[in-house]
Amino acid sequence: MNATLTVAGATVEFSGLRALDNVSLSLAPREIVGLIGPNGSGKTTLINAITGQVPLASGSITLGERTISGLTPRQIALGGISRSFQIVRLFNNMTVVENVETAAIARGDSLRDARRKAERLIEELKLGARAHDLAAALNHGDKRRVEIARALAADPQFLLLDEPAAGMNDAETERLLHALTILPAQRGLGIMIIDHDMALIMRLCHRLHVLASGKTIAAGSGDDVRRHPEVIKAYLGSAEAEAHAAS
Ligand SMILES: Nc1ncnc2c1ncn2[C@@H]1O[C@H](COP(=O)(O)OP(=O)(O)OP(=O)(O)O)[C@@H](O)[C@H]1O
Repeated sequence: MNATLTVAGATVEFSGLRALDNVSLSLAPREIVGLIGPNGSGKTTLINAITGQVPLASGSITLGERTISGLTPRQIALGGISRSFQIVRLFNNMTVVENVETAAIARGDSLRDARRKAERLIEELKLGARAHDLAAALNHGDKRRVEIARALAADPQFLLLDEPAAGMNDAETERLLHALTILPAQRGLGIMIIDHDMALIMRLCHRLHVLASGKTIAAGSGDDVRRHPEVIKAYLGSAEAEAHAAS
């Protein structure tokens, strides 16, 4: 399938606070889009809105011709959108293979198919040596990759990653970068990624979308966005931005 994920004029409010304000963006199959912005700018809220965890006050989200805003998180997940969370969520007392297998079973795979799929994903994400270790025994980088394997077990068309490199050392980030780089072509997958590691974002993403105070302030290539005055201002504060512009 070659549907595009489209967010049109999405607005989310939390008791009067406008966490997302009329945000529009699209994500095509095989595309990697970086969602960046200062703390509290609405990035996680946008992922939560796409996956049905928070409702829209206005706007719409569509996957191809199908409107998905208003559906339950489970319906949206079964419809082809998987996510990871800022805090790793694994079953610590299960092995790596069991963690991935349960995600496939939750999607509706038979036990046999789920085991096969889990073994394949674990190999793809270079976790083969840890397949039968308990999740609790893994290092942080491996845990993050198991989480991505779990998200992929649902056979998504789109994968939304919330700070997958948080807390990783350089070697772990490099392995993550390698794993994510090959997924779009291999699986026809579109990826949206939030991360504060700008080096990772710049190397990985085809396009960037920048939020500040819930609004889109810039969108485009890494180079375009990096030079955008609003982006410099949002990240550095206005006084530093003026000094930066003058230098
Ligand atoms: N469930 C909620 N209830 C009330 N306010 C919320 C809720 N979720 C988010 N917010 C508020 O909405 C705003 C946007 O938060 P969000 O977590 O989307 O930002 P973010 O860009 O992902 O931040 P960070 O980079 O720190 O993770 C913040 O002011 C936050 O406090």
